[in-house]
Amino acid sequence: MELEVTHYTKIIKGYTILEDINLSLTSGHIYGFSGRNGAGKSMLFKAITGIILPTKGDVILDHKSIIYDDIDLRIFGTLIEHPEFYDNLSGFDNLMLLYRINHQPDTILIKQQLKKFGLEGHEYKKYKTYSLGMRQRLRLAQAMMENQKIIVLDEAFNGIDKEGVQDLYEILKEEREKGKLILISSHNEKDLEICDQIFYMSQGKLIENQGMFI
Ligand SMILES: Nc1ncnc2c1ncn2[C@@H]1O[C@H](COP(=O)(O)OP(=O)(O)OP(=O)(O)O)[C@@H](O)[C@H]1O
Repeated sequence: MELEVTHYTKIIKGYTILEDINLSLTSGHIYGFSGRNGAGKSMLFKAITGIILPTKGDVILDHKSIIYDDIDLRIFGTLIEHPEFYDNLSGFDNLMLLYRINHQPDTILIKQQLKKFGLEGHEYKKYKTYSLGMRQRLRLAQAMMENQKIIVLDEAFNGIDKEGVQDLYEILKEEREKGKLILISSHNEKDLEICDQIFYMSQGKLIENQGMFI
């Protein structure tokens, strides 16, 4: 798949939040986006996944506009900002509830997903008892549980411990092998060492494009 962002500009109340962004991304790669707080990373991810609409420009997926053409946006597995879960339900029940929106219930898959993201032994504990890192692991598990072709993870590593970061790298490498198109952001460049290409954002602009494909 090819995902192209063309001259994407977003102006909110007179402020230019994204300025003339141009990107060309292909499946089978991991792309990293770095930049300081407020640089526009979350907004760019919202733009790419069709959550916000442009003031100008477009997002094209395999020659079709995700804004103006009829595209099923469930192609994106997303973790953007802090999607929340039901406090009084377990991690397992929260995932199952969301999974059932589009699929037949699949207990084995949900259990496997929780294990993959390091939540084995905590599946049936209420979400409100989860630590910060466990909450983030559940968000990541949810973002990737439907085998989506494009994975978009904003501040993917928030609250995750060292081992968790390594586990997440392995999961993302596997997804890349499967031909997924993966976008991750972090304000910490070190987190992005796994990426094939890193983009830097500043004040709504893509200011630098460093790193080569491996
Ligand atoms: N709903 C909104 N209305 C107006 N401005 C907004 C809105 N949401 C975000 N912004 C502004 O857009 C800019 C980019 O915000 P964004 O959340 O994309 O930054 P970020 O790079 O993800 O930062 P962080 O690392 O802190 O999450 C900021 O200046 C922010 O104040």
